Amino acid sequence: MTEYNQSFEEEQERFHEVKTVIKNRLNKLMKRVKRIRTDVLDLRKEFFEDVTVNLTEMDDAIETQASLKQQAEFLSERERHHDQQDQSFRQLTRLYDQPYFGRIDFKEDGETAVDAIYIGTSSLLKKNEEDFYVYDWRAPIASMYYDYPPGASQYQAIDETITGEMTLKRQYVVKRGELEGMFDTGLTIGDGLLQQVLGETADTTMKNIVATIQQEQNKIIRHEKKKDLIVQGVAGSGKTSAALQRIAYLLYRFRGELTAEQMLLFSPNPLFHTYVSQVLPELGEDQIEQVTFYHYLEQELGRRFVIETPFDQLEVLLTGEVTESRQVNMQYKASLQFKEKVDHYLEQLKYRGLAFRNIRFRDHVIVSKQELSRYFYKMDQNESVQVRLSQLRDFILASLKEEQKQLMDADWLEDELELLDLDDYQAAYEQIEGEQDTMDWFNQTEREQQILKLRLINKLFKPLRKKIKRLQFVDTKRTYLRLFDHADATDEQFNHVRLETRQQLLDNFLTYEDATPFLYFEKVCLGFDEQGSIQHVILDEAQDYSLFQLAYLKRIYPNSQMTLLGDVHQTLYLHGLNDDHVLKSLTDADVLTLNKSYRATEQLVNFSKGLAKQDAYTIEPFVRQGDKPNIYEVETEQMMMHKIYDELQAFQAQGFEQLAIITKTKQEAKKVTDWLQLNDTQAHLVTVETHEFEPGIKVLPVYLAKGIEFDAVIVYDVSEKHYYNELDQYLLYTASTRAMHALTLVSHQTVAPWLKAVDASTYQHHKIMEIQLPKKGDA
Ligand SMILES: Nc1ncnc2c1ncn2[C@@H]1O[C@H](COP(=O)(O)OP(=O)(O)OP(=O)(O)O)[C@@H](O)[C@H]1O
Repeated sequence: MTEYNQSFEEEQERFHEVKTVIKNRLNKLMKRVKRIRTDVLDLRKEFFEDVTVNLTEMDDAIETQASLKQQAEFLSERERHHDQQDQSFRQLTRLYDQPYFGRIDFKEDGETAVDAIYIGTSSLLKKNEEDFYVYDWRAPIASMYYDYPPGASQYQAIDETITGEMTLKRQYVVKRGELEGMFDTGLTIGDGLLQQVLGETADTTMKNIVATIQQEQNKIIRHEKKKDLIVQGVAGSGKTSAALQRIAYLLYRFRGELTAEQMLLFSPNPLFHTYVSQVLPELGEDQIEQVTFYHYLEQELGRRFVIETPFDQLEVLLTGEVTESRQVNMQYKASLQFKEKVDHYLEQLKYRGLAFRNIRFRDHVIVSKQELSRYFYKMDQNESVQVRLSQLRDFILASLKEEQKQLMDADWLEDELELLDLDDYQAAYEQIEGEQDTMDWFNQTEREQQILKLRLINKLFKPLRKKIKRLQFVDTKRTYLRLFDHADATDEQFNHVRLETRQQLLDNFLTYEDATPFLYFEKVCLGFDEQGSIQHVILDEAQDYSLFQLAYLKRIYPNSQMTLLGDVHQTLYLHGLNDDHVLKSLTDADVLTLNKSYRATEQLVNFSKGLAKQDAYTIEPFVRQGDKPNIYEVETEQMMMHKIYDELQAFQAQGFEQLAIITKTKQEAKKVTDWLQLNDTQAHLVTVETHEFEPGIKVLPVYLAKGIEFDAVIVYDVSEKHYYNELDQYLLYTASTRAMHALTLVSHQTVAPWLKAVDASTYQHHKIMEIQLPKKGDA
C-alpha cells in the first residue's frame, strides 16, 4: 500500500467517524426539535382558543388578558428556543454533507505535540466541549490555512501571536457527502482544488469560496482595522466573493457586537441580489439587507418626484441620444465641485433664502409663508438653521393649538361629528363617566359634545401636525430651485445646465445625477437623519458611484465602516469613480488590490486584458486552459444573427448551460431575443425588472450583466459603428469578462478600434463573406 493510499484510508475512517457523530447529534436534535414544535403548535392553539372566550364579562376579560400575556411570553420563549435548535439543526445538516474541506497540522513553538486542525464551514466540538472535530474557517487558528504554505507559520490569537510550524496542509474533495480525494498542497491553497472548482460550469447563484480562499483575498476578508477598506480588483478576481465571505467573517468575529441587521450591501442591480443570495445562508449566517442605490433614492424621494433610473441614464449615453448639456450635467452634478456649491448655498440659508409653505387648514391660512420667513430670519443668526427650524416648528404647533381652540365654536363642527367612529364615542363616554360626580345631567350632555368636538378637531388636525413635526412647512424644492435662479460668472458648467435643472425640478422630475444632490441638500437643510444603527456598509461596483454619492453615503452612515469594491476598468458611467486619488480624499481607507483573475481561462484573460485601459492595474490570469476567443466579422446583420445562432448551438454541444448574449442597449437585447425566439431558440430577455436568474440562454444589456458570470458569452455587434468612444472600451471589457470558459464576439463589418488594438495572437479572427442561409423566421 502506498503512503498516499494509507493516509487516504485513515482520512476516510476519520471522515466517517465525524459523519457518524454528526448523524447521532442530528437524530437527537431532530427529536428535540419535533417535541418543541409540537409544544409550540399546542400552545398556539390554546392561545387562540382563549382569545375567543371570556371576553364578555369585564372581570373575566381582565383575567383572560393576564393569562394571555403570560402564555404569549411563554410561547415566544418556546419559539425562540425552537429557532435556535432549528438553526443548529441546519448547521449540522450542512456539516453532514461536507464536515470539513481542509486540514493543517501545526506544532506550536515550545510544544511537542502536533495538532491536526480540520477546517470546515462551522465548528464541531467534541463531547468534552474543549477539543474540536472541526474548526470554523473563521477561527483564528484557521487563518494559517489561507496565509501560509507548510513551514514556519503563525496566527493572531486574541491577545498574542502564536508561532510554530505547519507540517502538513491538505485539501479534501468531497462530493455528495463522500470523501473522494485529497491534495497535499504547497505554496498556494491547492491549485489542484482551485483548478477543479474553477473548471466547473456556472450556476444560477454564486457559490461560497471558503475552501479555496487565496492569500490576498484572505487579507480582505479578515481586514479588521477600524478604517474603511477600498478593494481595487480586476474583473473576476473575487471582489464580490471576498466581500460576502468578509460579511460572514465579521459576523463571526464580532458576534454579540455586530448583527446582520447592522450591515448593508449596496448592489448594482436586482438580478445581482438573487445571484448572491445563497452565499451567506450556505455559510450559516443570516442574510443582510441588500439595496440598489436607485431603490434607496426611490424610497426617499419617489413619492414626490419621478426619478430616472441609472440604467435609463446609461441608455441615453449608449444610444447616442445624449446632448452636450446632458453630458455636462452628468459629470458636474456628480462632482465634489457641485457639492461645494450646494454646501455654500446651504450656508447662505442662515441669512436668507429659505422658502416656506403656508400653514393652512382647509381654506384658512393659519400662518402665512411670509410670516414664517419673517419669524425665522428674526431668530438669532448664530443659531444653526436646524435649531431655528425646530423653534419655528414649536411656534407653528402652538399656533395650531390656538386655532383649534377657536374652531371649537365653529358651526360646521357639529355637522361633522359623524366622522368620529365608535372608539371616539366610547372614549368620550369613559371620560364623562370619570367626571360624572362633578356635574349634573345637563352639563354632562354639553360636556360630551365638547369632548367629541375636541376629539374631532384633534383628528382633523392630526395629518397637519404630523407634517409640521416632519418640518414639511419648509419648501425644500422651492428653496433648492432658488440656487438655480441666477447665473454664476465663475462657473461655466453651472450656467450650462442651470435652466434645464430648474425646469426639470418644476416638472417634479429628477435625472439620476440630480437625485443625490437634491436629497443631500434636503437632508442637510432639515437636519440629517443619520442612520446610526448601520455599522458596516459594503459598496459593490463602487466605481459606478459618483463622488457626490459617496460623500452622501459617508454622511448618512457616520458610524459605519465601509468596504468599497471596485474595478477601474469596468467604469460604465460618465461620473465613474475611477480615480483612486480623489477617492482617497473622501475616505481615510486602506487600499488592497487583487490582480489575479479567477473567473476566466488564461486565454480569455489574456484577450480581455488587451481591452483594459493600459495605464491601469495589471491583470494576471489564473492558469486554467481553454480556447482562444473568436471574433467573427461578417458582412450583413442577418449573417451576424446566424453566426450567433450557430455559436449558441456549438456552446450547447460542448455542455455549457449558462449562456449569455451581451448587447450594448436594451433595444438590441430585445431585438436579439425576438430573432432567436422566431428561430425556435428559447432565450430569456433580462430587463431591469428581472429578479430571478433563469437557466439557459439569456440576452441582456451589459450594464445588467455587471457582477454576474456565464459559461459562455457572445458579445453582440462589436463593430466600429457601435463601440467607438472611451466609455465603449469599458463596456467591451466588462462584457468580455463575464465569460468563464468561452467567448465569441460578433461584428457587423469592421471591428471597433479597441479590438484592433488587442494583441492579435490572443484571439482567432474570422472574416466571413458568406454564411449558410436561410434559417426559419427570417424576414
Ligand atoms: N478563491 C477562490 N476560490 C474559488 N473560486 C473563486 C475564488 N476567487 C474567485 N473565485 C471565482 O471567480 C469568479 C469571480 O468572482 P467574483 O464574481 O467574486 O469576482 P469579481 O471581482 O467580483 O468580478 P467582477 O468585478 O468581474 O464582477 C466566481 O466564480 C468566483 O466563485
